[in-house]
Amino acid sequence: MERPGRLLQLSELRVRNTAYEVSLSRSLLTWKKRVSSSVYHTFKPSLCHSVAVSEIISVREEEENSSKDDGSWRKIRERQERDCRRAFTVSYVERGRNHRWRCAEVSFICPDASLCQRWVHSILEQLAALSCRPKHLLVYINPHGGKKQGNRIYEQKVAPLFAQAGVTTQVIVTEYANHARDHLRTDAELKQFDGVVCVGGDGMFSEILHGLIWRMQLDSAVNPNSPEEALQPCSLRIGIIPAGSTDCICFATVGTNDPVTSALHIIVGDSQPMDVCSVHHNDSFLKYSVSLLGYGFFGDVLSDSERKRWMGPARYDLSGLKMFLTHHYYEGTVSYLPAKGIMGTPRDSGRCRSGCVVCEYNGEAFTQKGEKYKLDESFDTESDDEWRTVRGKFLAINAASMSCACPRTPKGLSPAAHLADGTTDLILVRKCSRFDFLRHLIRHTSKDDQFDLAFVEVHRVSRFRFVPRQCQSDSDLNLPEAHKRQIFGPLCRDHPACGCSPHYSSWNCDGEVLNHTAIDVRVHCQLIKLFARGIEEMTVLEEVTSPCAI
Ligand SMILES: CCCCCCCCCCCCC/C=C/[C@@H](O)[C@H](COP(=O)(O)O)NC(C)=O
Ligand SMILES: Nc1ncnc2c1ncn2[C@@H]1O[C@H](COP(=O)(O)OP(=O)(O)O)[C@@H](O)[C@H]1O
Ligand SMILES: [Ca+2]
Repeated sequence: MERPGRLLQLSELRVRNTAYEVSLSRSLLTWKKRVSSSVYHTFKPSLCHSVAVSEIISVREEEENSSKDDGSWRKIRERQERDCRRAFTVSYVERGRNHRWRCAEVSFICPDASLCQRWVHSILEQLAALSCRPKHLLVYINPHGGKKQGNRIYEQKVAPLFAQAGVTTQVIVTEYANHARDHLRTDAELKQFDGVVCVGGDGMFSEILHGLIWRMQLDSAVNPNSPEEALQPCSLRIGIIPAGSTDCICFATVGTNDPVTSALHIIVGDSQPMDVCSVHHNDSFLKYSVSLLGYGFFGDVLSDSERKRWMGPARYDLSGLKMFLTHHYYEGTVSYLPAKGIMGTPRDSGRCRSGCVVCEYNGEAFTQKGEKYKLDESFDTESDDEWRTVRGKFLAINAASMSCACPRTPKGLSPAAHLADGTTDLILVRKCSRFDFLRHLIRHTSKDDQFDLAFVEVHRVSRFRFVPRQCQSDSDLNLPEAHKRQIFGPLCRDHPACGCSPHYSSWNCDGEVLNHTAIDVRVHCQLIKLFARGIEEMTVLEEVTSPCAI
């Protein structure tokens, strides 16, 4: 944490009826209880509190009560009003359990009105100097996500905090799927905003992601179709207010799915860079992904659950059970380019946390690689002999660009994956017995290593391709709709007893079904930024929150 530095204000003020020595520096607001006894040369820790200026939400002078009462009550009221006028209240971030943040308040009573105003002015001046804080936000609400609480969550829990912090908004409640994506792509006047807020689940986040990245490429004349093209990073940060079913992107970047915590991360102007995978098919762009690209098990769970949307988040449990029992495997070829010159492996015990050094190191390595590539056209980062190929029958092929931690699996699909290291963890689960697959699945929820099984392999990669077996000759699966329905849907439902597997699964791309199975995926290091800071370690927690040690 920054050292307190030069004091901007130092006064003796009261908190309720107790005298405190209150000080303000550029980085800290501190209040210490006055202890007159000569025994204490220092303040007892429990009597000293401090809050980082960067975590102050707002400061306000207490409002006067315009009372029309008279008689004996009048005097009392006048006295109260005088006190009020001399008090100011600071709202700040308070850390709770499990990474939850709350807005706490403390009121300081000043001996005179001018001192009170000086304090308020000084704090406001420090807050205004925090250039990372957003002032004007574009908010999209999906009213149908998760348990259909998007509107209520925003109005009751988030809007009042934004108003209190002086953050203004333009709110759009979406009327149909892809409304937010299309609005961002073409209509939104992005220049006036400091960020975009998404109220919904992973699917809704995906809309915002697509709208913003697409717009950015159009504005900077980059061809988004070619996987070889380096994409233009997005300048606007994205905030996620969780109101969906899985909310894995919020959980993995904040540590909890809680609307108030997310709103506070937005207000304080946090910034978390994030990798984005672009998914292509034969040189045409399909989709972007930041969390999970899953073929086989997770693809099937998603496509099955789409028909059960009416059930809300529970649809995933039912479809999960059904797909586990169905036990389909799929044949195909996976080729991948192992990530080179990076720090970290998918089997590390270390985790991606706030201020992650692995992300910082790899982020810089990728930036330098990009520049080197530009300077020297012949610089070959991806020569053919570096590609590796795995052929076989798979129950699941998952690419996790981040841990994909969510309440269903708090450690995630790839616990050691990083948010911003320019790589994705490619997890191959080969055909095995139902019992073994269950062992693998259950390990997602326990301390045991889900990769430590003979039929599972995991590789940290910067690119990968998949081709299902049936179309390996022409490496194309752009089938007419009727044909596709025949392949994807009814095959085995029509022959429940035949025991055969359908030839194709579909890809689950951050909770959206992809309509191609043969894909080419490239990771773009730190292409976007979120209003988040990664999951905080407990040690950071102890340092930042009061009480303070002197
Ligand atoms: C028997 C024990 C089983 C434990 C299995 C653990 C698997 C946990 C599944 C985690 C999935 C994390 C990846 C997140 C995917 C989301 O993008 C997607 C869509 O989420 P949304 O509905 O938009 O919030 N959700 C699913 C389940 O595919
Ligand atoms: N107004 C709307 N009506 C119907 N669907 C919408 C609307 N707005 C967004 N969507 C779509 O709803 C889907 C699911 O939204 P999401 O917020 O991720 O909830 P969930 O987590 O429950 O899937 C997304 O694919 C999104 O494109
Ligand atoms: Ca990553």
